[in-house]
Amino acid sequence: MWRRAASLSPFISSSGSLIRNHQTAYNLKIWESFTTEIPTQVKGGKGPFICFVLGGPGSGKGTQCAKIVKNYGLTHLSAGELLRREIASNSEYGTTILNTIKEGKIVPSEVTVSLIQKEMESSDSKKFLIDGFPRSEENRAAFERIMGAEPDIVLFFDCPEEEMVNRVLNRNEGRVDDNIDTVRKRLQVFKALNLPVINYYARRGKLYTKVLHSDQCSGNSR
Ligand SMILES: Nc1ncnc2c1ncn2[C@@H]1O[C@H](COP(=O)(O)OP(=O)(O)OP(=O)(O)O)[C@@H](O)[C@H]1O
Ligand SMILES: O=c1ccn([C@@H]2O[C@H](COP(=O)(O)O)[C@@H](O)[C@H]2O)c(=O)[nH]1
Ligand SMILES: [Mg+2]
Repeated sequence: MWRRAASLSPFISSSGSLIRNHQTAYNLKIWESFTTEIPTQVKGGKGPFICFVLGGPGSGKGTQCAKIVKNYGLTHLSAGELLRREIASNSEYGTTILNTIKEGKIVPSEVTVSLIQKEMESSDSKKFLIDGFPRSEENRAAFERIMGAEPDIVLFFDCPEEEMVNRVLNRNEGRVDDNIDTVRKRLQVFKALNLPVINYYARRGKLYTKVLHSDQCSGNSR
C-alpha cells in the first residue's frame, strides 16, 4: 500500500512508524498513477516524466524498478549502476568513484548528474525512473540546475534497518560495498543526507512512501 504525504518533516524516520500515523497521509494506488499521469505529462510538452526512486541500501529500489519497467515501460536509470559502469570503463573518475563507493560516501554531484544527463539525452524515452538519486540536497540542487528539471513524483521504500542490512549482506552480486562496514556507513549517510531530500519532496507533495513492516520481511513480499 502506498501513502502520499504532503508534509512529513521533521517526523520521517527510516522505520516509518510516524508516517503511518500522519494525518495528511492517504492511500494511493501508485501503480495506476504511472498509467494515468504519464501521458498527461508527456503531452504537456514539459520535458520527460521523471520519477526518482529513493530508499536506504538494500531497501529494494532496483528490484521494484525492474517490476515497474516490466509493467509500465519506464526507462530505468540506476545512478549506482552508472557509477559502477564508469569504474569498469577505467574512466578518469573511475578510481575516485571506486574509493567513494567503498567508503559509502557520495560521489560529487557534477559527475553523477553528467552521467544521468548523458543517458537521458541519448534516449528516445519520455519517462524515466531514476533509482538511487538524489542522495543529498546538494545532488538535488545540482540536478535542478544542470537539467533544468524536477521530478514529477518520488517513490520512497521505507524498510526496517535490520532488513536492509540482511538483504545487502545476502545479495551475492560481488559489490565492493556489500560488507558490514560499508553498509553501516551507507546507513549513516542515508539518514544524514538522503532523508532530508525525502522530507523535501514530502513537503512539496511529490512523495509516495511504501512502508515495509518488519512482519513483511520474510522475502515473500517482493
Ligand atoms: N521484498 C523483498 N524481500 C526480500 N528480499 C528482497 C526484497 N526486495 C529485494 N530483495 C533482495 O534484497 C537485495 C537488495 O535489493 P535491491 O538490490 O533491489 O535493493 P536496492 O535498494 O537497489 O539496494 P542498493 O541501494 O544497495 O542498490 C537483493 O538481493 C534483492 O533480491
Ligand atoms: O547518486 C548516487 C548514487 C550512488 N552513489 C554511490 O554509489 C553507491 C551505490 O549506490 P546504489 O544506489 O546503492 O547502487 C552509494 O553508496 C554511493 O557511494 C552516489 O555517490 N551517488
Ligand atoms: Mg540498487
